[in-house]
Amino acid sequence: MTLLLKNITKRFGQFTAVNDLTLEVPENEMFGFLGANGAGKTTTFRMVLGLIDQTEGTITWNGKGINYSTTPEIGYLPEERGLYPKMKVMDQIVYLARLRGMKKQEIVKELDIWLERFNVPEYKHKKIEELSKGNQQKIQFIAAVIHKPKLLILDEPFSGLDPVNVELLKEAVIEMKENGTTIVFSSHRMEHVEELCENLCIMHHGTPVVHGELKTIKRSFGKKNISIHADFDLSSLQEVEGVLKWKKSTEGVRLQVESESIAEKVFQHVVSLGFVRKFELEEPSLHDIFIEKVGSSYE
Ligand SMILES: Nc1ncnc2c1ncn2[C@@H]1O[C@H](COP(=O)(O)OP(=O)(O)OP(=O)(O)O)[C@@H](O)[C@H]1O
Repeated sequence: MTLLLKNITKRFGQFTAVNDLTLEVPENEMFGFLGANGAGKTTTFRMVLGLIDQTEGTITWNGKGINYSTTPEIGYLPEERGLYPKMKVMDQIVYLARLRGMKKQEIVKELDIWLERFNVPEYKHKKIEELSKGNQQKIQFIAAVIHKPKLLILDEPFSGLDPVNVELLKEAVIEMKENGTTIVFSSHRMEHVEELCENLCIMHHGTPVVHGELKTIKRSFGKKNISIHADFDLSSLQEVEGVLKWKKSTEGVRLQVESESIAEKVFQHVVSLGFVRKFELEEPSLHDIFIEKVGSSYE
């Protein structure tokens, strides 16, 4: 049940939105798809779902082509949320889940479980337009997953949700993954991807610039961060060769250094200055990697 994208290119007239993208998302995987605004994420999702055609390349799920409307085992949370404002929550979900091949009785049973889980059972008979934006998003998420898809595509699933609801949604996707669903999601929030994904791809102007296992990507980035807590002036660390970034924190400083050997030099320098309450060498964050690869064009 692998999702395979092979040399995918999408052109809109003269403009290339996706350029020679090759990806493999193994079964039972949560895959992070990142990129600045306009990088080509939604366009790629639409091609994966067969909603638009690629200009070049092939996309297969389990060895076969995908067509969202005729492949019920796929779930999709689109970026532009598509609920009918005047429809009641239950009617909306019943309508959408029937298109995914479910029977009404089963839909209502599952809907009750989801509404309870998302702390909104009272919304079942309310009109969509009466719900807040975040709650509408939870309903749209339910519509994407109620039929227990085998492949789930989530375009910015966490945007617009408060921290409590982000956690509820995260728990739900983790559980689905554990139950065998392959999930691909896009996000601008690096910490979500860091927490949820083993593998990821960062797109930049339609081209994949980073692709692979999160652990390996971090290790091969080379640069490291150091967190130091001390009660004396640490500004002289800026002068140590190989220190790339220096930033004050509440209890000391945070540095980015070129390599682990530079970290040793920093350590020797700092202990010569006085007592250090904390000195910790950290892997770079995905945020650091993203900023370096995608640069100032990221908003
Ligand atoms: N139908 C279309 N016709 C012409 N250009 C398009 C079309 N759809 C998308 N594009 C262009 O393709 C590029 C990629 O858009 P896409 O929506 O895939 O980006 P994205 O990575 O999802 O961005 P965001 O993070 O803002 O949602 C953009 O420059 C966009 O303007």
